[in-house]
Amino acid sequence: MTQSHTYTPKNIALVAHDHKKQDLINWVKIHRKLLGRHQIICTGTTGSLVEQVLHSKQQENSSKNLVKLKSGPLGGDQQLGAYICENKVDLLIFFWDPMEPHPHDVDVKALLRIAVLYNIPFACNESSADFLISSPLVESDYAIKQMDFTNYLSRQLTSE
Ligand SMILES: O=C(CO)COP(=O)(O)O
Repeated sequence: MTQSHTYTPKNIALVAHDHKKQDLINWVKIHRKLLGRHQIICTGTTGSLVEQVLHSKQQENSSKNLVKLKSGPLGGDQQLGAYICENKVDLLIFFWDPMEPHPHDVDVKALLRIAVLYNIPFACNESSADFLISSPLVESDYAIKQMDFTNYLSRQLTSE
């Protein structure tokens, strides 16, 4: 039986660096029932792993809503940042690896900056992700307060 809900399902972004992927997969297994009720957006490789958990045969009732972007180092973090700018992300869970340098570290930094700028709730480790996902706000309608960019957009620029 499909569960009825009175809220709009959230767009939940899930991302993990290679050494953190197993941790994320374990976390997704714990929360798969809830995650199955939402739209999931992932960077490429993370998405293929998450898909195996959320859309396995035992999870036939789960929604098939999973978007896979490009792999992180190939632009996936930037694509996700663009999704945030377009208000297509409600929650970001990003298990990033603090012990390894990555060729796309600047992209990771940019993604996290955009998440802050657009006031997106995000978690970068497992306990924060537990706190975030257990919030009753995940399954209620919650309007993310947007920052007012009016002053910035109407700033005076001098031109010669
Ligand atoms: O590198 C990543 C995030 O910065 C994750 O990308 P993948 O999910 O494609 O491995």
